[in-house]
Amino acid sequence: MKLKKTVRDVELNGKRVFCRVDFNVPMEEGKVTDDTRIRAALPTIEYMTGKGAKVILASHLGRPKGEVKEDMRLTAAGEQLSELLGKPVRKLDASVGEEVEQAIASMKDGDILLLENVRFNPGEEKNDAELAKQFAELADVFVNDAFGTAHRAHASTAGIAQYIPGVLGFLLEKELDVLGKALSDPERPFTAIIGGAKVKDKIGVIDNLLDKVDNLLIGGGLSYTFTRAQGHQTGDSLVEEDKVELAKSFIQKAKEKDVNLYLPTDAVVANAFSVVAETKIVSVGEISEGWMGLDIGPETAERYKQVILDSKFVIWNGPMGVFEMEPFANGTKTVADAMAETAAYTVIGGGDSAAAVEKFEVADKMDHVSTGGGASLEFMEGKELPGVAVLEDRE
Ligand SMILES: Nc1ncnc2c1ncn2[C@@H]1O[C@H](COP(=O)(O)OP(=O)(O)O)[C@@H](O)[C@H]1O
Ligand SMILES: O=C(OP(=O)(O)O)[C@H](O)COP(=O)(O)O
Repeated sequence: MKLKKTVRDVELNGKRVFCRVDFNVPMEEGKVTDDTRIRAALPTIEYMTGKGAKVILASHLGRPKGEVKEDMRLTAAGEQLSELLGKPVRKLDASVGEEVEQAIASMKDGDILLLENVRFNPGEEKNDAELAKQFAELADVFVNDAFGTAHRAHASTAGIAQYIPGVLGFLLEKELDVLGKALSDPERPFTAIIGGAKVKDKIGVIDNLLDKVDNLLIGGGLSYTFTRAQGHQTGDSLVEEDKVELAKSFIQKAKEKDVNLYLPTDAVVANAFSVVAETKIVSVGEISEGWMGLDIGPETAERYKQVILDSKFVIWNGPMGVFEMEPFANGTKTVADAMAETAAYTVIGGGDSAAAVEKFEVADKMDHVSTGGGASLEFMEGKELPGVAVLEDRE
């Protein structure tokens, strides 16, 4: 892969910089519950303001699908940023248009402005050329520091670089460096743990992982598509019906490749997606109608713990259950504690997984907490991420 220019390589004094960050942070009742991703963007922001740039920050939050969603505004993220920086950050209610142009025209060198959620624009996820051009017209330089979104070819992550020069921010540079080094020759046994709820996004990555790892542990919402592939019923659990065949093929591929594929053998099930739901522990073959699996069971958690302790390199993406709710947190906590205890080199990827290790107070015991989940998985596949590919090459 070619080396890319960074924010160090461009003139910033007096320049307007469109800086794509990933402030897609976990939120509850309008408050940021984990600010890891905001803190991770600070070095680039502070460097640019220190050099006299006018810093225009852009991010998405959630998946509003091209519409304005009140609960997906970036207002709280902006307030959190302002507090962390100890200086004001002006937050706008749009990301393109007259209000934005006027606000930028009145910026002074060293000022910071945060645009509204870019995914409120229907063109963002389509990488619409018109929207990309509108973003580009706001600035002189594009700095991409959104590692968590670098696997998306969207208007604010990739399209914009067609019109103004794009360079790496420090966070993106560091993520590529650390993950690249760690993955170039991982010590073995090499274990990947995949969970979470973005089943459609993550299931494809498993194909590639099966060519690389010694052990693959599956948990979280993702696991029930596999449970179905094993021929079991799954009640009301999260299942991607059209991926069941794919999951079957992965079970087969793991056998052929001699990869130890670990699937849950028991689950914590609930009669509602609620902290006050009735719960019980059942074997995976016994999830009946009216019940949904919301965590791996204790037997599965113990098995996964042993594999982690016996590994030399572990990458973990996606919680084992709905860890935000106490009754379904045990699986994720057991895995987090095992990750803290193991002598293996440990990498955590993903917004919610990073939030989980923070919650269980083991983040500082990990070798690398990546701000990207899907992005780190796609990077592991050896693909050049679209948000990186568009940036200027070093001479
Ligand atoms: N069994 C499950 N059913 C529904 N949601 C789940 C289940 N297990 C985990 N989750 C949810 O998955 C979310 C995280 O998924 P994802 O975004 O894929 O992870 P990450 O952000 O770490 O990449 C968490 O909010 C968690 O509550
Ligand atoms: O949270 C993110 O990804 P992750 O859950 O894989 O870490 C990124 O902000 C990307 O979000 P997206 O998966 O809606 O494009």
